[in-house]
Amino acid sequence: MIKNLSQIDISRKKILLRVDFNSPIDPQAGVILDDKRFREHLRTIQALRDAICIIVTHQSRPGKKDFTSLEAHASRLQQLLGKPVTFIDDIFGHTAQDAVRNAHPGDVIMLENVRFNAEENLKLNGEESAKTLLIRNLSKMGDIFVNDAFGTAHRSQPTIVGLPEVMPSVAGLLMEKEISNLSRVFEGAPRPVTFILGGTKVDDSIDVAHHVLSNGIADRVITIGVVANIFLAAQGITIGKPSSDLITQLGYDNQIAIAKAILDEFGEKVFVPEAVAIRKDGIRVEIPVDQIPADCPILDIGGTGLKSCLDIIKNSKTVVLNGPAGLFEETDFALGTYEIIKAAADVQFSVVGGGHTAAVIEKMGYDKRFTHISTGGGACIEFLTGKKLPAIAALEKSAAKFS
Ligand SMILES: Nc1ncnc2c1ncn2[C@@H]1O[C@H](COP(=O)(O)OP(=O)(O)O)[C@@H](O)[C@H]1O
Ligand SMILES: O=C(OP(=O)(O)O)[C@H](O)COP(=O)(O)O
Repeated sequence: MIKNLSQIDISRKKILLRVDFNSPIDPQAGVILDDKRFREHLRTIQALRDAICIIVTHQSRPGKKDFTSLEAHASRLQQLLGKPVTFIDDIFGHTAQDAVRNAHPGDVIMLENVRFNAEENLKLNGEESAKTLLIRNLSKMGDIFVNDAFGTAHRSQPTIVGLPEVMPSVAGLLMEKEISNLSRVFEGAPRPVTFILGGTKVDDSIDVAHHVLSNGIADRVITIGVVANIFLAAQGITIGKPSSDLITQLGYDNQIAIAKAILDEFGEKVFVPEAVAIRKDGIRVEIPVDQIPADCPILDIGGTGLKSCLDIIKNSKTVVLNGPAGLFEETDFALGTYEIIKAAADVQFSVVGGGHTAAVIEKMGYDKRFTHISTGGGACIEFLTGKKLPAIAALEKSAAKFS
């Protein structure tokens, strides 16, 4: 069992708070383009108002264009929180240590991008992480570790698994909410339960499909997006060269045989569209799947395929939606994604994962109509495959160790 904030006394303590503020940004202008993750972490930061709150977080990864300092993140947080947030351009050196030493309860400090420290980018287990300079120094700066970074919960990296190894640690309010809503999908969700798997992360989606069908968690799995193209290919349908090339380019050729095995085992429980929308002579054309031309890309679910898919969703009491139905960035191919979102929003218990899917829902103004929109992309989908996430395992171990 992991511990939560209500089980510890945080008053006047120094709290190391790991959040995931990794967000779409314009690195040149230093502008954060989407602050959903900031808004989702606010409750935890506010709950720490009687403590010294030392925020540890990251932006992007080494080598990427948006791997930047966190100055803009600190000012966005300050704006949303309505109180000062002190940005420290240091992680555990003298400047950071002095800032913490001079802080008072109620103060919020944000340390520099923790991935600027090379050790944070290593994949290490808890014991190995505990030996890093990063964890040995960072852990001395706080009394308690609070992990609220659900979006990074699938990474076995030092701040995620090393801090709980050496410090009494609890889950923050967002981490707790994510775990509780996503766990409900596995146990106690109203039936029928339908998983709608789309987008481009084919290997993860296929893992999820297998897990939820073989454990009786889902009654139906609907495939859309590139995931559907894999299942169409697995049915022996000619999906055309552009869509086959995309599968090869993404490195998913080997997934076709795995999809075939799932179809053989679970048959009708797996919904594969019977019609798609392709781009032909520059425009959207809807077509049955046995008539896909060799030179046109499949870019959305279409016609009768969409109708059958919406019928299944309307008859469900739980839906889990992860990944869009097509190239929604182009108006011509956004129909399937938009219609599926509208239908899913009316289902009694509705859970969404995936950054693109969440962003479309927010843009449509539908976010309040879903039960839970996860802040995790990779973390959410990995949770749904039934694996124990490293962050959760580390919090459990810490709870047992420091009880
Ligand atoms: N049939 C398709 N062909 C090409 N791209 C697609 C198709 N279906 C979906 N996509 C693309 O998938 C991307 C999102 O996939 P993914 O990253 O897996 O979603 P999420 O972030 O919601 O998990 C979008 O950019 C969308 O254009
Ligand atoms: O945004 C994140 O993951 P996501 O893009 O899968 O949601 C997390 O911050 C983890 O980042 P990473 O995939 O660079 O380890």
